[in-house]
Amino acid sequence: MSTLLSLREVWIEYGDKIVLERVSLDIEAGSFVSIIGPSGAGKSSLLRILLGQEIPTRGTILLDGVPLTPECGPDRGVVFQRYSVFPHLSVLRNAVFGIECAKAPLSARLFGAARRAAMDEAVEMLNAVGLGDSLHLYPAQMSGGMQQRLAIAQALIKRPRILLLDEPFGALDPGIRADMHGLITRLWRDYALTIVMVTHDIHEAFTLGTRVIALDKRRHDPHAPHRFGATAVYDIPLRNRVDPAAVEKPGMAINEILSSS
Ligand SMILES: Nc1ncnc2c1ncn2[C@@H]1O[C@H](COP(=O)(O)OP(=O)(O)OP(=O)(O)O)[C@@H](O)[C@H]1O
Repeated sequence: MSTLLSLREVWIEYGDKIVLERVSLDIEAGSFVSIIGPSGAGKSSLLRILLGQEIPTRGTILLDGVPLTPECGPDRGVVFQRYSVFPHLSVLRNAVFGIECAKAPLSARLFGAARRAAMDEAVEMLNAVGLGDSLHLYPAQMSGGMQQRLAIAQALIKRPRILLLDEPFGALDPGIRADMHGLITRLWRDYALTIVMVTHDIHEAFTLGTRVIALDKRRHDPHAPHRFGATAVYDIPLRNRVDPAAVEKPGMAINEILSSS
């Protein structure tokens, strides 16, 4: 596999608060990287710089060996924990809107054959996430899991190579979460995606990921908690990835997971 994203000595600082320090990582094309770490370790900040929403204070991020552009390009899609769908648009219109924004950035409207092609594309993607029977529902009429399926469809409709997931299943019930694990695994394979997912759920991290990276501080100054930032303290490649549908042991202890990976 080839390196798709490279982080070189990346630092993120907000004022005098150092959030991340010296993060150097190579992320291979086609990998599924789970990012774990304590609250405040900088996991979401890391995703924001990969998305291009923020630029690192120091260091470089390369995409295909070229410095990342400081805006969110079509090669990257993102799904957040809270549903980011438009409440006043139907499922189909939500998905079509994503294509319209990509293809007609000024007016966000397509007409004629271009609109029909966008509709076909949207229906195909909505079928892929299991919303083919819900095209005309509005978000308020859907469950949390369905709304997250729509958010995933919106992110994938621009056919990104990289999908960034920020606790995408954190607000869902365990049963729905298991369904979503199956869905994201299938989409990762079918669309040849590279996925970077932040999660607080260690079981999810090890079940879905081909690699788990733990962010935490190596150094602490009790008198100045923001003096040192977090970095990648563990970087665990997982050769034997588990089929999410086959996993029935939520809440496994980390040492059990580590010894079984
Ligand atoms: N724009 C900002 N300005 C100042 N501080 C910020 C900003 N964004 C994030 N921070 C701080 O950076 C630190 C890391 O935040 P971040 O959200 O990346 O952590 P996290 O690991 O994702 O946390 P959680 O697991 O609780 O979501 C926190 O202390 C947060 O308050």
